[in-house]
Amino acid sequence: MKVAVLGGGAWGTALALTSLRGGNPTTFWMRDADAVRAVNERHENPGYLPGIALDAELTATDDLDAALVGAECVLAVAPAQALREVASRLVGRIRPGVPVVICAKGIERSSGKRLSEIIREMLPDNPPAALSGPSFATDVARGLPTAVTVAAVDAELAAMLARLLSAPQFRCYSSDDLVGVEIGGALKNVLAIAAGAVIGAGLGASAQAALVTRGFVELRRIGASFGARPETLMGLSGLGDLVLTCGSAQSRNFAYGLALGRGDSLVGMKLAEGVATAGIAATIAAQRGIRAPITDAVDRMLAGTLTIDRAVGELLSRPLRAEDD
Ligand SMILES: NC(=O)c1ccc[n+]([C@@H]2O[C@H](COP(=O)([O-])OP(=O)(O)OC[C@H]3O[C@@H](n4cnc5c(N)ncnc54)[C@H](O)[C@@H]3O)[C@@H](O)[C@H]2O)c1
Ligand SMILES: O=P(O)(O)OC[C@H](O)CO
Repeated sequence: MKVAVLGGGAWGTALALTSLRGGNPTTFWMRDADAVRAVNERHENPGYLPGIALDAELTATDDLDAALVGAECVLAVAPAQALREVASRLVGRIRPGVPVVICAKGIERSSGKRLSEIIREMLPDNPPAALSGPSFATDVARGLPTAVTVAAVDAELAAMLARLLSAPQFRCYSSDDLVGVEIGGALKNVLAIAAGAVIGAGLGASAQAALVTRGFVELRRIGASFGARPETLMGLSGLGDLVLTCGSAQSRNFAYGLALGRGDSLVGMKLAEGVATAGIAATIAAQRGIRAPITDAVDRMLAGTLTIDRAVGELLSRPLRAEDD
């Protein structure tokens, strides 16, 4: 099956490579003509994957129509807040029935919508799916092994997409819990910022572990309110990705938190999706009466209305309660 990968950043590049390595004819669309030339002529994407030599078979185009010719599966790999714009470009261009696999992780800030809701709204004839799990683009582009989950409401579609997108070093499990896979991926980014801030502020590894564990409780509570299944949140797209991003400065969200905790400048930092998702996640939790103090603290720290010292003070002085309450 022919796969079209839309989005020329780190993750789009890595997924275009895995699709090719999995044996699929693959087109790769990016909007930046200079980056297209760099991929096609020098086999690199210097803006997003500097220093990584790309497979010579990978070619890119900035012509969306050309990328979509014959496409039987589309991977949408722009940032979460840009998904609506990318979907709008597909209206009238993508063939009905072609699945759109969302590879971004986030919740739309302006509407509180899940990304699959945006696809359903903009492209009602194209079934949405989501690919999520522990996967740093640099690792995947280098051919290091990992496993992710591919979800769609239709279990058969999810299984077909998991077979299609698997490659020798890229193992895709399937799931019919689309909501669970989306929410796990979106919320882990907010918690990764919190984990980075804890380390940046010098609070130590014990605090980091306690925060990530209690953050996971919040992720499960918020996930449950969306109808996510607990076992999905315990899987690759929830716990798996949380472990990865809350424990490594290779994560851009963790690195953002690290800088926040250290009091460093945040100007010019790479994309950290949790920055856009924290506020809307905190709002959703508050609207639904869900206790989510870590998510709320991240939101206020990002807004500049709470210092990390005060956040720690607030979290530690909350009323004591049973752990499973
Ligand atoms: N990088 C990773 O390791 C990784 C892994 C898994 C998932 N993701 C997710 O994938 C998504 C994209 O991340 P990334 O790492 O590729 O980001 P990136 O910052 O490396 O690249 C973003 C790309 O999107 C393009 N873009 C931005 N707005 C656009 C628009 N309106 N239309 C078309 N293209 C647009 C940019 O030009 C750039 O090429 C994020 O949601 C991220 O959470 C990233
Ligand atoms: O670098 P981050 O924090 O965007 O994380 C990338 C992926 O989501 C890891 O699975």
